[in-house]
Amino acid sequence: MAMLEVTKLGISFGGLRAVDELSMKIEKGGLVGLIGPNGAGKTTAFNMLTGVYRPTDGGIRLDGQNLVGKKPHEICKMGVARTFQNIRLFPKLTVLDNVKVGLHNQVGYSLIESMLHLGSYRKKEQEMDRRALEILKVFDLDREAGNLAANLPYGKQRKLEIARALATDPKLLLLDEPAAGMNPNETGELMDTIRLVREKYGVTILLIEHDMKLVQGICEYLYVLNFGKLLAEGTPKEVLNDPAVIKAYLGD
Ligand SMILES: Nc1ncnc2c1ncn2[C@@H]1O[C@H](COP(=O)(O)OP(=O)(O)OP(=O)(O)O)[C@@H](O)[C@H]1O
Repeated sequence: MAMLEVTKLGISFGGLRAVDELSMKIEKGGLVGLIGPNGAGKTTAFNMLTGVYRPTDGGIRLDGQNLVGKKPHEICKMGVARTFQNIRLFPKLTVLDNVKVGLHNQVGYSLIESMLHLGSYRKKEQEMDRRALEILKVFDLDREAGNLAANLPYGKQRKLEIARALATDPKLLLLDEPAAGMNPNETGELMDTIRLVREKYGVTILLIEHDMKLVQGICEYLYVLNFGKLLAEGTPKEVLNDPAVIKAYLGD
């Protein structure tokens, strides 16, 4: 059974069919790309996978469990985490606290414990600090732990977003244009980090990306959307040499 199974997924906004009959299968530990021209429906697909939009039709299963109709926080608890096209960190929190926000999904404590600063609260706080630092290390951000997120350079903010998503301990990590706005050096580093994250945490990754160097460099399999429909799928080599895909990107 595939880790993620999307079957004939579709959504309409009024008269616009933003995604239509999208089917995808991703095996556990896979690193897969969702690509396509602007407005093809990629982010809308992510919004359906995370419960932000309810599909008009079709199915989504994670490890056999139905996700359609579930709320975003329920889907997060079931093991799906995401990052966004535009950075959405807590700029006035430290780098460490941004990751701890993600950890609260698992290691939370009760209001009473935190108000009374009970021993159990302090223990859990220490445990969260330790785990947050461990994650930051993977992203080479541990030395920035005490800095405000807002003061990090752009490339590091993007990495921190992935670190925060990872802190929720996902089975499936959805990355929406992780390399957007990065220079080639930062993109190269990001590629290494994404590979490392997959290896170290065994997480399954689906990413939207326009940077073909990144897509070719790290994805094993690609799905191509065009006008909401699946135009092609296959290995990066197959897909990026497909005349229909080239035409969709370059136009007639
Ligand atoms: N809430 C909404 N209401 C109406 N139309 C929407 C809504 N969300 C998305 N759309 C439309 O759905 C289509 C697909 O948009 P989407 O953002 O998913 O594309 P995309 O492939 O992620 O594009 P890009 O690569 O530019 O980010 C677009 O025509 C968009 O205007």
